[in-house]
Amino acid sequence: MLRVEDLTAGYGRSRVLHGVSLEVPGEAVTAVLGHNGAGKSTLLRAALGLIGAGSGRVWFEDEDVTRLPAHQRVRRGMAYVPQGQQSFPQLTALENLRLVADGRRDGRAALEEALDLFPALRSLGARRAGLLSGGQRQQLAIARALITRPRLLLLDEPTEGIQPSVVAEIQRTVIELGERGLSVLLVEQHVGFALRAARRYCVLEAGRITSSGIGEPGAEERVRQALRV
Ligand SMILES: Nc1ncnc2c1ncn2[C@@H]1O[C@H](COP(=O)(O)OP(=O)(O)OP(=O)(O)O)[C@@H](O)[C@H]1O
Repeated sequence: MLRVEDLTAGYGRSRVLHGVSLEVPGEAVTAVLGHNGAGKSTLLRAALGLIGAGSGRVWFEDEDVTRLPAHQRVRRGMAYVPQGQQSFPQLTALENLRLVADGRRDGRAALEEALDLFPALRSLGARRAGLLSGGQRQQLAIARALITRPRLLLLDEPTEGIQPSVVAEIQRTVIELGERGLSVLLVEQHVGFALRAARRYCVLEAGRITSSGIGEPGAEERVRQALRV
């Protein structure tokens, strides 16, 4: 689905990723774990093409997309939910969703499916996005991305800074998306959740992948040792 080969990337002269190689299989969640500043968000941005690759390659569904700009990767089926649950705060939740759905051939059906996944958004549809809680905004952001019917969802710390009651709901949804066969590259700090959701995981430290394996309960201890947490 997505293959990253020996990728270096960064900002200006500062290199953040030092030769990262990663395989994201189709129809499953792959988790990237790591400490703050390890380069996890940078990896997602480079996979999408928001920042360029210094060297190395990015393949998406057997196509070399290394030099393609982000919007062309989106057209090929990638969707990205960055940290911070961005939406248009002055528009209602439903308007935010319609903005994506309108003009798409199957937009209406995709919008309904997204609302089925996050029933809370139905009752909040008329509320301005800026007045939603962080957790509700995160659900809105994921719903918006899903309306594009992506083949690969890049999800950056969906539970960060969100009240515990909603965290469980978002975690359930991510697990469900994986079970439904969506390919997800999930950046996450909650080791337990990431390993429950993911078929494969890797640990990123200072821009390098230092361990990887199969997401299973037994892996938690190994990952915690790798992360020294
Ligand atoms: N836009 C930017 N310009 C310059 N440096 C940046 C930029 N974004 C991130 N960095 C730097 O790149 C490094 C990796 O940041 P990144 O956000 O990828 O880490 P992360 O693993 O996602 O961390 P976190 O878990 O805190 O989000 C950090 O040293 C950070 O300061």
